[in-house]
Parts: sequence; C-alpha cells; structure tokens
Amino acid sequence: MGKTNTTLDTQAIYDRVAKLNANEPEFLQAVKEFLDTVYPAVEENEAYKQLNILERILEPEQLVQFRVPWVDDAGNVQVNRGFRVHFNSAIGPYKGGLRFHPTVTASVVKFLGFEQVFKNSLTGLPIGGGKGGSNFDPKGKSDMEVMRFCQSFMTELYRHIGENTDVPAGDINVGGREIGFLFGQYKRLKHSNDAGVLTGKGLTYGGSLARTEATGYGLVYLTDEMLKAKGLTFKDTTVVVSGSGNVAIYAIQKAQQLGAKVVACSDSTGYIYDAEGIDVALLQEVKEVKRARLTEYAAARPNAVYKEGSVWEIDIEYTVALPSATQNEIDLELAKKLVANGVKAVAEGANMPTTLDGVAYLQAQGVLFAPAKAANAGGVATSALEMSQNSQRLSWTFEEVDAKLKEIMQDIYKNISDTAKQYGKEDDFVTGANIAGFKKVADAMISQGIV
Ligand SMILES: NC(=O)C1=CN([C@@H]2O[C@H](COP(=O)(O)OP(=O)(O)OC[C@H]3O[C@@H](n4cnc5c(N)ncnc54)[C@H](O)[C@@H]3O)[C@@H](O)[C@H]2O)C=CC1
Ligand SMILES: O=C(O)CCC(=O)C(=O)O
Repeated sequence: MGKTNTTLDTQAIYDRVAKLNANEPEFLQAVKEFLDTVYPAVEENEAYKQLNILERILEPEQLVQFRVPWVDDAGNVQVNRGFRVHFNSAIGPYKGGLRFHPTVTASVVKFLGFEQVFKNSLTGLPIGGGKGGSNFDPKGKSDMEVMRFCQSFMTELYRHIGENTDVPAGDINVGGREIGFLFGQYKRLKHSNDAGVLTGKGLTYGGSLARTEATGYGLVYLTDEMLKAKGLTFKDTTVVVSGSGNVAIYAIQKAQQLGAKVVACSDSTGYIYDAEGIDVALLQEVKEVKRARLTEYAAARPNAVYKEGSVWEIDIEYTVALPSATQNEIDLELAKKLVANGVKAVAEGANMPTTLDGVAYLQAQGVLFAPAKAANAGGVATSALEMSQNSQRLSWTFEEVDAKLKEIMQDIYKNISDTAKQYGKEDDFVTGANIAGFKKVADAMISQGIV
C-alpha cells in the first residue's frame, strides 16, 4: 500500500481545496471548520492517512448544474440555474434538501451538501449527504408560477434522483407546496409512484406525521439535553430565535411547551419583539397561511413591536439563542452582543448561521454551542423515518415519530458530548460533532475500497 507513517498536513489539504474551489467562500468556510477539528481522529488512524480519506471526503461524488426555463404569468420566458450535489453515498442514498433563494450558488449548495454528510451520519440512520436548489426567488410569485418553475426544475432533476439513489426534501422556500409540485412532475416523468423519492410530502400522499415539526422540535430536544447537563433548563428562560419559517416556528412552539418565553423572531428585513411571548398560532397564520411579512404580526398584537435590522442586535437580557434563518447571520460583532446580553447557550437551527470567528468567540466565553450538523439533524432524521414508512407502506402516529425523534436527538447529544470528551475537548460540541460524524463515514468509505 502507498504511504507509510504519514504525517498529516491539514493546511496543505485546505490549500489544495481552496485552489480547486476558488470563489466558493461558504464551501471553504465549512471545510476549514471541519479540518480544524477532525485532524486528531485522522492523525491516530494510519488507514485514514494512507488512503487519503480527507482529500476524498472533501470532493463531491458528483455536482449537477442545469438550466431551468419557465414562463411567468405575464408570458415572459424566465431562466434560472438549478443544482444538485451528490456529496457522499458511503452510508446510504444521498439525502438533503432543496433551497430556492436568489443567493443559491454552487458554493452554497456544496457547503450545505458537505455539512449534510456528517449530519446524516450523526442521525445513526443509513443516509448519505446531498443538497440542491436554485437561484429562483419565489417571493412575489403566484402559485402557478411556482408550479411551472418546480415542473421545469424536476424535468432535469428526475434523472439524478430515486428512492435508492438520492432523496431530496425541503429547505429555505421549499415546503409542502413545492414538494407537492415536484412530486407530481416526478410521477409524470417516471410513470411510477415512488413515494420514497422525496420527503416532506403531504400527509395524503405518503408524508410522515411530525416531519413538519421535526427540525424545530429536534433543535429544542437537543438544546434541552445540553442545558440539562449543566443544570440549566428551558423552564422560565428567555429565548430569542431568528427566522420565522419552518424551523423557527416549531422551535418556538416546542421551547414554549417546555416552559420558555420566546420573545423575538425575524424575517429577512427585521424582527418582532413580543415581551409577552410569541403567539405561535398568530405567527403560523401570518407566515404559513398568508405568506405575509412579520409586520402583519406586529400589527395584530398591540404589545409587539417590529424593528428593522438583525434580531441579534436586540438589546434585552436572554439566555438561549436559536439562530434558525440562514448562513453567517451571527458574525463576531453580533456574537459579542449575544454574550453582552447574557446568552448562555446557542444552538444552530439554520445551517452554518455563525461565522468561524463568531463560534470561536462564543466558545471562548464559555457559551454552550451546539453546531448545526447536530442541532438541526432532527429534520433529516425524520425524513429518514418517512422513507422507512414509505418502504413499508405504513404510517406511524405523531407520537411514535416524535418519540423516535426525541430519542435520536438525545443520542446525538450523548455521541457528540462523549466524543468531545474522548478527544480531550470537553463541551466542544463542534469538535465532537465533526469527529463523530466523520468517523462513521470514513470507516464506511474504507470498507468500500477506493471508489
Ligand atoms: N426545513 C428543514 O427541515 C431544515 C432546515 N434547515 C435550515 O434552517 C434554516 C431555515 O430553513 P427553513 O425554516 O426550512 O426555511 P423557510 O423558508 O421556512 O424559512 C426561512 C426563514 O429565514 C428567513 N431568512 C431567509 N433569508 C434570510 C436572510 N438573509 N436574513 C434573515 N432572515 C432570512 C426567512 O424570512 C424565513 O423566515 C436554513 O438554514 C435551512 O438550511 C436545517 C435543517 C432542516
Ligand atoms: O429532510 C431532508 O432530507 C432535508 C433536511 C436538510 O436539508 C437539512 O438537514 O439541512
């Protein structure tokens, strides 16, 4: 076999990736955090080094980019760009969401797909990592425009997915409506009712109970474990959440069920502060039913206020922060603001919402920090439960799925916390999550040869 007694040079590995993926800042950010934390697990394992496991794991198996032409309501021809990255299939079919947002690029899809590999590994379920999306902006589009876009997007995507190959789901701006349109077009093209090809489906055609709630609920279950281990609790604790979409809404609901007071959440232009605690039913009505802005929530609640800017600029004392909007929403300056406001725990509902220097600062200040690949893994874990139900042609009850989700999140916390300790980094859950997620994938890759 090739090299013997090799020494690991993670800087050289990073430099090579940076050269190959120039102009992909989000992907390189995710790679840097990974390399900076997993090296002890590679250093101690001669096979990982000899077989260049890091170099291989950092290279997606495939990246598909395609044109998505569609016609708007005024009869104009529009064109967007579609992507799907098949990052790693060592432990199961590619699995991960689709994002429709103007900021979607190859870099964004690759960072999301890379993180998904280790997140999916942490769930303990047999799913590999993938992700996709488009720079299509559904804001202001009619249902028919969204449908035509989804049909065109699937007209290329269907070649690259399948219930045993790649199983997409939702992410930003891809919810039940979009998954329905995508599934309808997939069936037309394949002439086959493969329910397991997408997750996040509606309950009338193969969706799982509790998938809608799963990411937000799972985030709170994991945070609860992290708090309890330090003698803290959600009960009577003040919480701030960013975003007001799928993850944020159900995180707020579960935190409130556990006795917390969630006083703020946000959209892309501003945030609401509701000192009495957010009214989840009203928030759902505004965001999920009307697809309106948070200003409508403030207009309907006499004591709530709407402010422009980042919710992390808020000037109140609170204990738990759950960033659940988008990447890099908490930078170093905002991390300092969180600490000044008395925050004791941050758990990432969004993918990579904290910059590298933001994470380093929070950890240095002793803030409990749960990284996205552990904290928001409940969504994809429940998607895997949806796949199991589809293949058995069964539907489990809400309580059954929720109980499995809770157990998975408790297991993830234990795994990342034990792994951090094992590598001499107690309470460094970034290191714990990266090493624990990585080792399972690396071992599966080694077993399968050089492929
Ligand atoms: N839906 C899911 O099951 C999972 C989602 N995630 C992550 O959670 C985050 C939120 O996703 P969802 O709630 O599903 O999406 P969503 O489309 O339901 O909601 C997104 C929310 O983020 C806000 N937002 C988007 N861009 C923003 C920006 N530039 N600044 C401030 N706010 C912004 C939107 O206003 C909206 O409230 C994303 O990072 C996603 O990757 C992670 C795991 C699973
Ligand atoms: O449920 C899924 O497959 C997608 C979840 C996802 O995209 C994520 O975990 O970021």
